[in-house]
Amino acid sequence: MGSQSDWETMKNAADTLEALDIAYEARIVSAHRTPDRLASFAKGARDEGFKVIIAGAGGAAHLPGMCAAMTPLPVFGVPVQSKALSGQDSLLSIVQMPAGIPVGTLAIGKAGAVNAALLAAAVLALSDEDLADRLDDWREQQTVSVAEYPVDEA
Ligand SMILES: Nc1c(C(=O)O)ncn1[C@@H]1O[C@H](COP(=O)(O)O)[C@@H](O)[C@H]1O
Repeated sequence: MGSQSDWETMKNAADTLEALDIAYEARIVSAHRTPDRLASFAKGARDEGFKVIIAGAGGAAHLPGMCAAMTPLPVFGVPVQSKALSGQDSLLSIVQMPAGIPVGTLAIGKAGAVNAALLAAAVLALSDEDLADRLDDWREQQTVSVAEYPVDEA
């Protein structure tokens, strides 16, 4: 993620990966503020053993695209909700990549962070049957947790 301030949002991705028992690392890397850290992370990620990168950033969110430019790994971008423009800026700066360097862009905020983790899980599950089973279980639990009828909330 681009900043410590993104962690509140991106922790939802981390929690979802943990629920699926997927190993991950959470790092603060910024295309703007720590460009050398970004270059060394993104260029070395595949050799370090990473399989998928989830990049969350807000505002002028160049991190996911710059990360994708420097690694062949799949990159999923999470637009973090910004104060000034409610995340519209984050979304548009992540989603409109030029043809040739893709970033799989998720929804703004918490839902995007959770779904980035689930999408990463689905990619990893293509070559991991145990994970595919865990993902099936996760979805089943989600389904049974949805009540059919609403209740009055206090
Ligand atoms: N969009 C980027 C990048 C980047 O794209 O490299 N680096 C930091 N940021 C974003 O700046 C916002 C405000 O950061 P601060 O709260 O640290 O001022 C964060 O949402 C971060 O993702």
